[in-house]
Amino acid sequence: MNSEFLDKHAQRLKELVAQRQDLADELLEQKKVNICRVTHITDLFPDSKSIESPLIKSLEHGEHNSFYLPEMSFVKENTFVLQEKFYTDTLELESSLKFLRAGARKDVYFQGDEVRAGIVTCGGLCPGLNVVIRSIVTALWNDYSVRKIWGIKWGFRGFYEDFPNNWVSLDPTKVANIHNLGGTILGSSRGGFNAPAMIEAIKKQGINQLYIIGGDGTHRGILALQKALREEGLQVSICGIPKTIDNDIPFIDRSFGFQTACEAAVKFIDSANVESEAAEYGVGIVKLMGRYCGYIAVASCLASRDVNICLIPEVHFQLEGEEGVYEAIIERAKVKGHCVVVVAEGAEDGMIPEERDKMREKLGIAKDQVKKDESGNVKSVDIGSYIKSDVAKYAMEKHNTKLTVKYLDPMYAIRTVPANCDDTVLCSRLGTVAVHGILCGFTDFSVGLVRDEPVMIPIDILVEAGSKKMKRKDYDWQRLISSTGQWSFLSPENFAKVITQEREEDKRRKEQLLKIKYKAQDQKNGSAQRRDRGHSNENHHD
Ligand SMILES: Nc1ncnc2c1ncn2[C@@H]1O[C@H](COP(=O)(O)OP(=O)(O)O)[C@@H](O)[C@H]1O
Ligand SMILES: O=P(O)(O)OC[C@H]1O[C@](O)(COP(=O)(O)O)[C@@H](O)[C@@H]1O
Ligand SMILES: [Mg+2]
Repeated sequence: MNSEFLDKHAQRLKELVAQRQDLADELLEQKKVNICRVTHITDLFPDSKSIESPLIKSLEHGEHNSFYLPEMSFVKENTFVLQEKFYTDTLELESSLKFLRAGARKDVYFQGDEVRAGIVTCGGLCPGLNVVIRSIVTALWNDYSVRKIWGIKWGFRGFYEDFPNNWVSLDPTKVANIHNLGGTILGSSRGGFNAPAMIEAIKKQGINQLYIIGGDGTHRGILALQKALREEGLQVSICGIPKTIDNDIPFIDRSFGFQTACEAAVKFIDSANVESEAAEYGVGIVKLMGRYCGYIAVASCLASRDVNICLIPEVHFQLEGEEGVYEAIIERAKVKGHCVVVVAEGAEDGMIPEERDKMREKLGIAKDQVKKDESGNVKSVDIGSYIKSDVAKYAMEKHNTKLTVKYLDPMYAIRTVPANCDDTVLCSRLGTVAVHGILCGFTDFSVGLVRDEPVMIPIDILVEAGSKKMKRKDYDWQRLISSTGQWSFLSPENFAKVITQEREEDKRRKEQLLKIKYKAQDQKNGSAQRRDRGHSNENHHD
């Protein structure tokens, strides 16, 4: 290539960059940018004073050699990450939510010796919980010289039950080897949320920073606790670290532990495949977690490539009849000799109403009976074991065919394993940016990766958005049906009915998200975010 061409090209690139900058400045100026503003300690307590980050000091004085933080590693002020991956015009750019980039800042709002930090894990288990705990402890201790760190045992109830025995002191030596363990060294629980009792314990322990690791339920709890703390005027900064193997947390790329859980699930699908291949008219059915959504089921099927039928709560299906799942199982078993089925735990929600009622009647469960756990989550009917016996009966009655059906319910086995490499890296990143966010004065936010960048998402926005659900038109579902070759499992009449229902649900969710966008737009334009004074946004420390 000649140099004239390169010069021209470079010039054009410069112009484009300048145009983009002008556009961004203009949008910021017009406050049209749907910025998800994160509350700052100075919004709540205007007299709060900042100090220089100890990460700068350690660099300048060479005091600490366990980390090295060059100038450009701090996050530049007003750096946002777009939620939408693509946009075609400025309107789309405007309407995309923008999340504040997470990471170390130069201004810090806590002296290490003033900090009293609490860490708690809530809800169901998830691979990587111990890695998150470990990285919060090490970031607090090593980066910010925090020495008072408590782990609160058994979830929300541990704040106040058997007080103060459930508060255990943590330091780097205590967490040094926990990253290789499944579960959580702090234990977890459902239910037990009691804001007044928790606040009493927080006051007694003098806690001013809380790191709460949990899923959708936990985040609703964090929001309630946050409101109660603000009403009392207590200066306690709170951060959530989203956890769930179900991967239904909105906005973020994926929740930690999800990938590990799918990896574990694939091993059970392999077993089902082997069992089904080794029997005449063999059928292997695997039930995977996901009481409200099918992300684990779909991702595991996509990774396995051996699955022929996948059933999830969000995409409707019928079991019986010419177009139904049972005919597909029998046809496949007859033509190819075997069939592998993956069914998400909550797939009852995807059944057409008549078949759902029929199943409940057969299982002796009342039509409207809903069992709930201590947190208020629905306990699913065991649809996997129902299909196991029902399909065998159906095949015999309708086709005089004897299927050999093997049913695997790995349930807890997929979430109790230690985090894999990717999840371990993700967990340590999330734990570290949570600490940077809180130490740099932000509060009432949760951390996650958006477009592979760590961001801070306001808790209220996360809670209002509700849980993420898969849609028929989603890329992953489309990939799944092309990989399994499954058809819609609906008669034309049922298809017409459920499509309307699914579209209405889609519309409702879009409206909900639109409300959030307006809410973000209504917020004042990022005054707290302007307090950051990092200089460059490259290679920031997380
Ligand atoms: N609306 C709510 N308000 C306060 N606390 C809640 C709320 N919903 C759930 N919680 C609490 O959050 C914790 C975890 O919730 P749960 O649904 O079990 O798990 P997850 O956070 O993983 O979804 C439980 O202790 C539960 O009582
Ligand atoms: O039996 P438990 O402990 O209540 O957990 C079962 C549930 O946990 C989940 O993994 C989700 O739990 P979380 O929301 O706590 O992550 C569901 O998919 C599953 O139904
Ligand atoms: Mg949950």
